[in-house]
Amino acid sequence: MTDKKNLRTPIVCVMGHVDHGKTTLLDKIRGTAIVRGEAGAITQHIGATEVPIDAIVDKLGDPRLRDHFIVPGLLFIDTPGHHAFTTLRSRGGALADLAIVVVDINEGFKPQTYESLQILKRFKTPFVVVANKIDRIGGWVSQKDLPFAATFKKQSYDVQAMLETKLYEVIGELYNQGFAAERYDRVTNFQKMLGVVPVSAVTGEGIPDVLMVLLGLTQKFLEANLQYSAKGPGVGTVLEVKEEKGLGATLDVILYDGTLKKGDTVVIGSLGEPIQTKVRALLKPRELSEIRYESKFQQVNKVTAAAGVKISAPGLEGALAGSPIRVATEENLDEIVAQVKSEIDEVRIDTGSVGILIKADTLGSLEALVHEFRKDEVPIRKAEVGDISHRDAIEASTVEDPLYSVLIGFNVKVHPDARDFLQESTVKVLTSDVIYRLVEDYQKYVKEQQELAEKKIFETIIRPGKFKILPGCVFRQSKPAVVGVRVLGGVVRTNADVMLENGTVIGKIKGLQSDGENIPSARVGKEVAMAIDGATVGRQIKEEDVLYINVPERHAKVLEHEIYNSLSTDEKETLDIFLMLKRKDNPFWAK
Ligand SMILES: Nc1nc2c(ncn2[C@@H]2O[C@H](COP(=O)(O)OP(=O)(O)OP(=O)(O)O)[C@@H](O)[C@H]2O)c(=O)[nH]1
Repeated sequence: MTDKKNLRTPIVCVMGHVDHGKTTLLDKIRGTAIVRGEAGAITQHIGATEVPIDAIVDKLGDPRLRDHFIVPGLLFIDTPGHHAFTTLRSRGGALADLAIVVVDINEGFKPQTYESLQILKRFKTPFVVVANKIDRIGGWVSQKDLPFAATFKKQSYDVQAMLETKLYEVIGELYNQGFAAERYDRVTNFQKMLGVVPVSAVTGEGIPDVLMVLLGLTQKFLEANLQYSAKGPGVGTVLEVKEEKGLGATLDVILYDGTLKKGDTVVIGSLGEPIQTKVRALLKPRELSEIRYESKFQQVNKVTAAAGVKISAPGLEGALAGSPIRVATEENLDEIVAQVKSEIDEVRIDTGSVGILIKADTLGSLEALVHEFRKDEVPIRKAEVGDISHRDAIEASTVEDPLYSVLIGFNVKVHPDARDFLQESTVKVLTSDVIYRLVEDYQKYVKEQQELAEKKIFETIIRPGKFKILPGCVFRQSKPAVVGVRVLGGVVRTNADVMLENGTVIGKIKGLQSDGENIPSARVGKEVAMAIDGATVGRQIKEEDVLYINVPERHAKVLEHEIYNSLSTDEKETLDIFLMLKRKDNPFWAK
């Protein structure tokens, strides 16, 4: 059996769609534990809440469970959302050991539900699905803060049936997303199946069950991840860089390994060289009973993982949210600095070659974005943390290819001078706070560009002949009709089919004459006599009609080539874009 002392508290993130109840759930988890009194006293961290195992066991109502669980409790990250999840990265993965995905059982899956699932799948993070707001099911009789099983039995048969129906809709959606899932109390093996817990975050029903499933997942999946060394050097992730009155820039940090002490030398990621500084103060939130103090923080001398703490130290401006923080000694300082730098460089991109520009608010979200665009084989010129600056705008505008003259911004602002510049430019700017929406928007943009180019090409190049029957120039009515025409676009040639604008073929060009001479073809601008077989003036065609030449697919290629050489620079450019879009290795073409 594992020595419990060597397992740290697992870190849990709450994810899900807007308004599905993430904040309410977190509040309830906190509130539930506070009410418990001594055994269940929660510890408030910076950016996180720790619920001790005793509080959870007490809620579950069976004290024998206490010896069964191997971790000291659960540490919930206070900021809900997948954004918090991706921000909190540790080297090579997500910092959160576990996650909760909240779904409003009445609304079902929404964009951010899908997004959360994709992120968790990618990071292979164990999670539980909360089917929230069961109290909204018509006729539901609420029982405060009870395990789900206890309240479920008290409902009428109709209500039970309705809940089952809705629950299995959620489970069905999970299957569609590639997750085998089942109501949590029917799951026999959490390694093979995802548990779905019906919950009301408002009344608290089902919350003990959620906590129990999380603890169960810990036992199944995380024993190795949670081994840590209490005496080792502190390793953590910057949750937020915050200005505090009287302290200047401070860092909210989640420590996931080792110990961090006042006076320690720490190395932190920034856009430039890593910051090296000495911890001036470690701050935790004050207990509620101590609000008489002026500051909302109290100082501590050290913290041990897992914990959330605020660090005050000189020179923290420019630290990056989502970047690593590591304790260094005099001996290993250089090594640690190099390590931190390489962690940042792993995510940042600056190739200077053709590709899109990506800006994101944290290192974690940047990493997620880069991953998504790379999956689609979209070339990236630059990927960086920070708002969209004037320099970014200029850089994007230097990319000639419209497909890549694109600025992607995740959770960032556009500086006013950049905005002015962008308004005048052809750079496409896509901003959002949903990663997958940015990828989708970009795909949509690429498609639009392709269609635009294709349309242009079709109109100006591929559809080679467009001509108008000149007034007073009908020389013969039919068999064949002979008319004088002006070529309005491209080329007309003998033996080509003549069609109306809607594509209906009405005849064939039998011959062309210019100054009494037979000619094989005539280019734009020319006025020639044309014999059309199959059409009769007064029936299918009349004076002033604009007609087109139909190009059979097999001729188009030859024609493209032939025409290319006689094109103006503008036309050539359009065609180049078209051909580039059509390239086989263009990942979007096949879609
Ligand atoms: N009836 C009922 N309402 C709930 C429940 N959970 C949340 N709500 C309500 O749903 C609304 C949204 O809840 P939040 O907790 O703010 O949702 P959220 O997911 O944190 O939303 P964002 O932070 O905006 O993403 C609030 O009005 C809550 O009171 C529940 O279990 N039952």
